Amino acid sequence: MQTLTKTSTTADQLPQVHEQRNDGIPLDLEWVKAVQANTSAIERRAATLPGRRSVKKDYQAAWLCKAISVMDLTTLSGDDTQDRVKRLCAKAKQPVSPALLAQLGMEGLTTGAVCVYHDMVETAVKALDGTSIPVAAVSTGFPAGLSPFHLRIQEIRESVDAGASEIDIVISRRHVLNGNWQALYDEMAEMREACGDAHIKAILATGELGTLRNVARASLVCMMAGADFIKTSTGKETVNATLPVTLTMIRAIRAYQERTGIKVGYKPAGGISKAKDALVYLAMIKDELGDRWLQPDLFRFGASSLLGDIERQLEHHVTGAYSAQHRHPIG
Ligand SMILES: O=C[C@H](O)COP(=O)(O)O
Repeated sequence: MQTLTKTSTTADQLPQVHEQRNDGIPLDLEWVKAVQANTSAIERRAATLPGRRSVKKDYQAAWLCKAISVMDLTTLSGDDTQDRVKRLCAKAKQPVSPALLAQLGMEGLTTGAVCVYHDMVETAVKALDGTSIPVAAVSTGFPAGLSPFHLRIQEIRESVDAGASEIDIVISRRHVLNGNWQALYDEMAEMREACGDAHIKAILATGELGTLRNVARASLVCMMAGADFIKTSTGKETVNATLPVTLTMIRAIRAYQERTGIKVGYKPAGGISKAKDALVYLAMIKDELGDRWLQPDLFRFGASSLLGDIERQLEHHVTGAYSAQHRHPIG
């Protein structure tokens, strides 16, 4: 695996690039059925990744700032309130204390987006007014995605009308488990259409798909149907983002790009709460897909508690001391 050295995330150089959207391609069942996943090889490779030193110490702070810049700062709880969402948005605008950012030369750093339930979209949009931080909504009956289909489509439309510019949808796991790729493709294509100009992230809920081969095939079908991003998990499954799943999904992204020329984004989400894990993910993306995928239009972390740990590590980098966890209540 590569060692992370320099990264281009600096306050005045925050990336503004935007990839052309994935308009999708017709469902190619031959291709889907030909996709395999060598589970033991993938697991063996994934197991070697965390043990390696993925980032040189001198560059660690810069890479942690990069992780913040590609983070969908998330709250997805049944007890979410407008006040909690406003505090989350304040944190997205100022993820780390101004003094610390000044010392790191990272003034102006923000998170990549804020991610909330549909009901909280309006509050988040208002709270982020005047910034370029997008609001992502988990729509389509998140997290199970088992509400009537027309209501899931309606929820997407309402989230977009409320100001969400990114929609995280959940797929119907049963279509994957039944091998009904046509149904998955049709569902995904219809959801993308309902998004209009809003970008769509397809949550596969990989912990419920049974096999890595299913993960690879579902990734491909969602890309064929026009997903702008494929995302691992809702954060509510028993097993959420893992390194083997990540390898499987990013290799599907690479295969799709090689065959069609189209770049699709990747969002690992669920259970990523440690700065050192974030660095492993970034190194893996750099290794398998290259630097272009380290920009917020092609990579996001979905995380509700990762920011707190990154903040602590940055503080340690600057002051040599760790602050208490309770000093980082949100994120
Ligand atoms: O989409 C984001 C996930 O729900 C966040 O999961 P987490 O709370 O385990 O970080």
